[in-house]
Amino acid sequence: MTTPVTDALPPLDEVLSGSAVVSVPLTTRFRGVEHREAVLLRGPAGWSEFSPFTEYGDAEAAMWLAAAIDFGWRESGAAVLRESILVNATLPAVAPDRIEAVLARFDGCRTVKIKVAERGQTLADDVERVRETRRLIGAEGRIRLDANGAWNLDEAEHAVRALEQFDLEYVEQPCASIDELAELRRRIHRIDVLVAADESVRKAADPLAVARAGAADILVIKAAPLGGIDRALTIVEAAGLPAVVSSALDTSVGLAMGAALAARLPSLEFDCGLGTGALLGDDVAVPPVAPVAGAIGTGRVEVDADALRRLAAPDERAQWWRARLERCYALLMGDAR
Ligand SMILES: O=C(O)CCC(=O)c1ccccc1C(=O)O
Ligand SMILES: [Mg+2]
Repeated sequence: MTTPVTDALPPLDEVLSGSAVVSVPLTTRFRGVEHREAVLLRGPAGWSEFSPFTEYGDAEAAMWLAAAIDFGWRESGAAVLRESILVNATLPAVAPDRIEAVLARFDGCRTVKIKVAERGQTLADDVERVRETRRLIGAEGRIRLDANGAWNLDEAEHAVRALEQFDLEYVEQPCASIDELAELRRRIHRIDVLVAADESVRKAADPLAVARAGAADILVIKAAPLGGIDRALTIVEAAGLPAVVSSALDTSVGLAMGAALAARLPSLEFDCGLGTGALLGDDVAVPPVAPVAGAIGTGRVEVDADALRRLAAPDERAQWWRARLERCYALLMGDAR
């Protein structure tokens, strides 16, 4: 599959002019970090965001740059089909006594995605977290789980059997590999729990392999790692599976890219993981992209100059991000040749 935009990259100095590196505090520790760093880019189509996780190598991060340039420098040709997107609350692997306070940040969300299989915790911790969430949201609420591939096959089967009593919408990336996901689906097909693939889409050399292998019921789709909105739309269409658009814990600018993708999906059956603005302790846009009555809008956002000053990353981090962006840009230029 080819990467769009590489045949028409804007010059590097244009990409960097007007850019800002920010460090946004999180209210709740997530993926082991307390601040989310991002480069905001100002393109002719609007604000965009480049924020691959810091541990990613340049080849993987280059896809995020392709997506960022795509969103900032051109408008998707696909039709906008909806003006607001229902989103889920995202619950980090917190202790039961903190769940209520985290969920209170997600105004009106009827669906909760619960992080499970956290390193250093046990299945008993997951059971208590899911039990308390179900108690708080009541029978009408929807619960999905995300294990980020941390269970092996037997652990996943055991965990799904222990947790299905709480009525699960689906379990996201229960195991790391496509083969394990396929085998888990066979093992649990009698209990009505669906399997969603996330890392098996966004970190795979071939994002369609998981669908082809029949290893998932649902695809979790993130615009940035998949190289942008149009490429993500192509992947969903080719996969022929229901899709859930999700964030990478982006700022409001990255969330707006996710919302722009969700707005263009021909079919959207599940609430999207784009409510994570509620986990940020501050944001770059006024108003921020955060759930109101369980939904977010799908338009572009304006970045606030005061917020850019307030959230400016330390010099050394800003230099690190600009150097990384330049290396990724060089990779994309190489691809185009
Ligand atoms: O889908 C959501 O509810 C929010 C996004 C999310 O969980 C996430 C955020 C950052 C990195 C990885 C993930 C993930 O889905 O695994
Ligand atoms: Mg996930």
